[in-house]
Amino acid sequence: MADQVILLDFWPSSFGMRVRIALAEKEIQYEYRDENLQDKSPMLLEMNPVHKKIPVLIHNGRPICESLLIVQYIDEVWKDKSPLLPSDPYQRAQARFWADYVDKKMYYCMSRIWRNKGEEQEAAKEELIESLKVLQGELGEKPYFGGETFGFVDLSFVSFYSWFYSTETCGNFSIESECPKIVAWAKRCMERESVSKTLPHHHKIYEFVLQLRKRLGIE
Ligand SMILES: N[C@@H](CCC(=O)N[C@@H](CSO)C(=O)NCC(=O)O)C(=O)O
Repeated sequence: MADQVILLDFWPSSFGMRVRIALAEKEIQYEYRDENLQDKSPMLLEMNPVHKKIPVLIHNGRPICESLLIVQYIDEVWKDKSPLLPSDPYQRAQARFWADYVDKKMYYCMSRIWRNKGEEQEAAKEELIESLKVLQGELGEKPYFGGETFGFVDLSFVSFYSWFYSTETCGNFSIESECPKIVAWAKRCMERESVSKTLPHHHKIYEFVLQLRKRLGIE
């Protein structure tokens, strides 16, 4: 019997984009369901009762939650194409470390930039730039975080590239000026169809952010 794969997601979510990129890298057919997070579907509440968040991958009726765990599940189940994690245990641990670092920093800093103004925004901006410089240092002269090939850390981080424009515009700064190698790396990742067909245009994300700021009363 063919696998039944359903993805509960939300189109601007960087966490959801990670899973979409992984599914595209593995050329897995799946049903995409976009959630209204202001009115969550019974299926989302049933499949992720603990966090009630997207993304959730439902594979033959069984839910897997948390984007980085979903991506690792996909890599372990569909082994025959485009390995995402390294095979060496130590290299796997390093890849998980950097994906976790992205998880701890990107959304937390970026959301504080477009949700705030003044000192709070400035503090978030400084922390984001510092984090991007740490990641740029890790990347070094390599084409990808794992070396010569696109992999788990690249996939975990590049989904936030679609939010760079909104972050820079709300925060009135240039990520490229601060971290040119990170932007060059992101553009390199965008040359892959799995990434370019997944990441929404940055102007579409910006329109979403403007609506969010309006809803939050931030002008
Ligand atoms: N650690 C998780 C984060 C998912 C998340 O925040 N999902 C958000 C949408 S994207 O910002 C979400 O589902 N929010 C709904 C809510 O908080 O009620 C992961 O990596 O999958």
